[in-house]
Amino acid sequence: MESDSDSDGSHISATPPRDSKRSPSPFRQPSFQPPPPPSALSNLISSHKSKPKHKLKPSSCHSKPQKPIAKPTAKPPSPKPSPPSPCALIPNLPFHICRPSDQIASLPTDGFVQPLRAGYFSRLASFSKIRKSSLDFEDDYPLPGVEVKSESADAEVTVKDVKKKKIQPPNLIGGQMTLPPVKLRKYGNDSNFVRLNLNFKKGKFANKGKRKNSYAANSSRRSYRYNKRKLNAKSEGETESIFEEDGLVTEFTQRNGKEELGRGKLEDQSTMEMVLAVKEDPCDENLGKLLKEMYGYNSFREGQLEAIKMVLDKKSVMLVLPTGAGKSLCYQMPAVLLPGITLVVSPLLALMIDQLKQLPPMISGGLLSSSQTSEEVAETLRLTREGIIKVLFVSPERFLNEEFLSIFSDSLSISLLVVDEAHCVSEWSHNFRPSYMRLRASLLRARLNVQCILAMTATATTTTLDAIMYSLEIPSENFIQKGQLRENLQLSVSMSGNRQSPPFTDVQSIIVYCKFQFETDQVSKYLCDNNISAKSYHSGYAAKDRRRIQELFCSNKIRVVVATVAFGMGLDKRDVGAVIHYSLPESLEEYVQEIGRAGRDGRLSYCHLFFDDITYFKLRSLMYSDGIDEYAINKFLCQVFTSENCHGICSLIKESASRKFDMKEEVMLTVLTQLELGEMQYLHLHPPLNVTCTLNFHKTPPVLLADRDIVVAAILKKSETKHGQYVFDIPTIANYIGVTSMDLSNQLQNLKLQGEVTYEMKDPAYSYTIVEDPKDICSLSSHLTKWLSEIESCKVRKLDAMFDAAVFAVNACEKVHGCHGAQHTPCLEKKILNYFMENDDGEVPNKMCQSSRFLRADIKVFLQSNSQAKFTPRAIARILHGIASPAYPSTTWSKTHFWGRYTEIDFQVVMEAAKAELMNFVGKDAL
Ligand SMILES: Nc1ncnc2c1ncn2[C@@H]1O[C@H](COP(=O)(O)OP(=O)(O)OP(=O)(O)O)[C@@H](O)[C@H]1O
Repeated sequence: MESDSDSDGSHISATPPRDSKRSPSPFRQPSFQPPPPPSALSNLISSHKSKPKHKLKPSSCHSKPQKPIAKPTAKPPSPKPSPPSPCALIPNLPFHICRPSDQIASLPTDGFVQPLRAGYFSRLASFSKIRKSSLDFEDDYPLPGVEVKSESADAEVTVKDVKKKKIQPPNLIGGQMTLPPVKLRKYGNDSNFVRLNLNFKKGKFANKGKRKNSYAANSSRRSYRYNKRKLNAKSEGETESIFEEDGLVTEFTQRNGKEELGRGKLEDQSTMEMVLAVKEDPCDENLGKLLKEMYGYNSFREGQLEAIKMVLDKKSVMLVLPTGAGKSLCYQMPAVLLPGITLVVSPLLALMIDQLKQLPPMISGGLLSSSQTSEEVAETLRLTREGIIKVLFVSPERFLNEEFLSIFSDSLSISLLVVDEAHCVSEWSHNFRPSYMRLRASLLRARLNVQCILAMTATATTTTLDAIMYSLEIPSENFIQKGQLRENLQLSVSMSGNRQSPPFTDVQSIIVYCKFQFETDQVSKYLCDNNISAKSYHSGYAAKDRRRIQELFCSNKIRVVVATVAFGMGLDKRDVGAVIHYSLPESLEEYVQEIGRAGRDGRLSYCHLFFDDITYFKLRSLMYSDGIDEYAINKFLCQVFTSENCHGICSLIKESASRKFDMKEEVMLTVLTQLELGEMQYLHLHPPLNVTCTLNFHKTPPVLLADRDIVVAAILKKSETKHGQYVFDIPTIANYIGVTSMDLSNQLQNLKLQGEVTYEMKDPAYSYTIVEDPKDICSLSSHLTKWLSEIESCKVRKLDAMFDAAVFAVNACEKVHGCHGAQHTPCLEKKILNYFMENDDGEVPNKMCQSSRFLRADIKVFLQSNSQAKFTPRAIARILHGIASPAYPSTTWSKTHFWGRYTEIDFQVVMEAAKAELMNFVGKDAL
């Protein structure tokens, strides 16, 4: 299948050879913008003169020791010379972030924060103006201005003004401009004894003292049962993080059962009384009192009270609130008031952990994850069954697990099912998760008797919302939406290399989002080399390392996290002052989610977006990496429905099937899930399993053992022997003796415990039973292909809409919307709101070239020089777009001269050209 790409005939191609670093296009226009060099960021994020308390590992950060944070002075420091850029493309970039005093002095007298929008930003003006007008506006942000007596005096006035006028200063760190901490209720005792022990550090909790994690602060008074096996295996110093790559250790307190829970609650008499009062009369006043009692907050935020009341009224709700607007509270409060458990479905383990940490002390919570050991899962299920866990976090995949589903009954009912990040339900969202299809209301009702669903998201278009509400059967009158953007975010955009951006102020905590993992490493190294404490973060790191980086960031031990999209969901660090997009996000939804990490404390925060054509083309190519041809789907379906093991449990080994059908594993799962949950149920998916078992007998001779054990008898009959080992596949044996794969695994485990056998499992596979054979595989293939291709087009349109918004901000908005310099808050906001309001099936302008006169000739040469390999038009288009696929891996194909050569031409156009050339090459009949 694969060819030796070293002899791909590059030397006779129609276009000149590529530059080793960048693929020049025969039609590349001079206006194309390259991605920003890391130097853009060091200009943006000027070095603090601070020494990070935490010593960074030299491997990922080469920063020199830094000096302590300098107190702001009225005098601006003299500008530092720009650090040398490792990439000479653009010597300097847009703006720099300086300390507040620098900002004050470096701001142009008209202030770069111009009146940007009615209400909020429109009232922003220079500090002097605010002072002259005696802070007329209740909700103004004071903007440091030019009338500065001394730094501390100025800061003092600001804080006083803030206190007096209940206004919040911009998100500036380095001066004394932080708000006084919110006074929070202290909990004398902790009834919430079912706890996840997070960040356990030599008997103390890292976040001790923080209200949010007050259970952790109280933890030293509690008795914890630790996972002895894990802790014993570690030295003391190694126990600081209990998050393991392959096993999250869930720690619960040792108090036993309901008796204790009751006692805990009764000790907090006033809370109990308040809960009873709300149960009796859930009026606004009572709910407000409970809010104060539970959280210390004086009032509900927009949308919260409405949502809580509906939920208490057993009405399913679709809740759309901006990031950081307080959606979690809308299920937390009902959880203490409703009789049964609150089940929260979350897409990511990291998100679950963060949400669990954020539960108020009076709510006992737990989570189930595939990375837990079976003992941990059993313990959590026990605590749930006993009613000790009140809020349980699970992933949507958990709904495949029969054991989990079976714990819910009349005596253990689910009062509320929360679908967090509900956009994942819809294939038209930016983040479709096939397993979320399992959350269809009819299924939830039938299997779990769920009566009330709360679906929450911050980012969904009208089309996506319709799909969610349809799927979860949420009536249109139960739709609550309060904006999709917070008002304290100042948005700016510049093309990479454009130096017109305004100066940024000095911001302590910054997230830089990159698209690719290697970029995060490059950028963070560059920042470290320039004395800016930074760490990269991406899914390539082990879970415990990722958790550690997040902790360092949250405790301000590092200033910048340079991350891929993997970072930030559920992150509730309130004082992130800036989010910088080093490269273009894939959709406006992703952009809004990511900028939503900034300014969660309500203070003015900055979001700058760099964009460039090359990244856009690259991302656009990647949008086509999941696509699949009808004939490949057809072949796949044939295998699914006509495999040898079709009567009973069937399995499909992920890796080999992926290569065989040139389909990514996620795409196979999407198709299988659709076959289960689509209009017609063709199959029933089981949890994935390792399908191939290699077994050794140790004690009793196998033949004797077979006499008293039917599993062993079946193994002897149905397995191959290789070097004295018995190799078999689990479904074959399970089907043969008529048990489930799970039963068989348990039986093998028993034999192992008795010392009779040892075994190894390999080959992860999808596992399913067939419910109904499709009558017409061809029409089913055609239907599925159309569905997948619509999903693909939707993703492409989303990227185009993101790019279009950025281009518009830079090129067209100035006169129309009055944006200023690189500040684009009003026009971007308008673009975003329109995007979320409209159906996302319209045409979106794009920057793709229509074709190239070299294209057909190049494909011809490519085919001639790889005549020994088999191609489909899609496979050729992928190679020309530089996209790897299971059957055409980049390790082999990126060596070809044609790899990624035509990213600027629409993928479909390249595919059509490839089809035409293939027909010429192999003859029409062969296609
Ligand atoms: N009524 C309120 N008054 C003051 N602060 C609140 C209120 N409600 C919630 N908060 C705080 O707002 C912060 C953000 O809340 P939360 O994490 O629930 O946001 P979210 O909407 O789920 O955000 P995201 O979508 O980004 O996850 C939390 O620190 C929370 O304690």
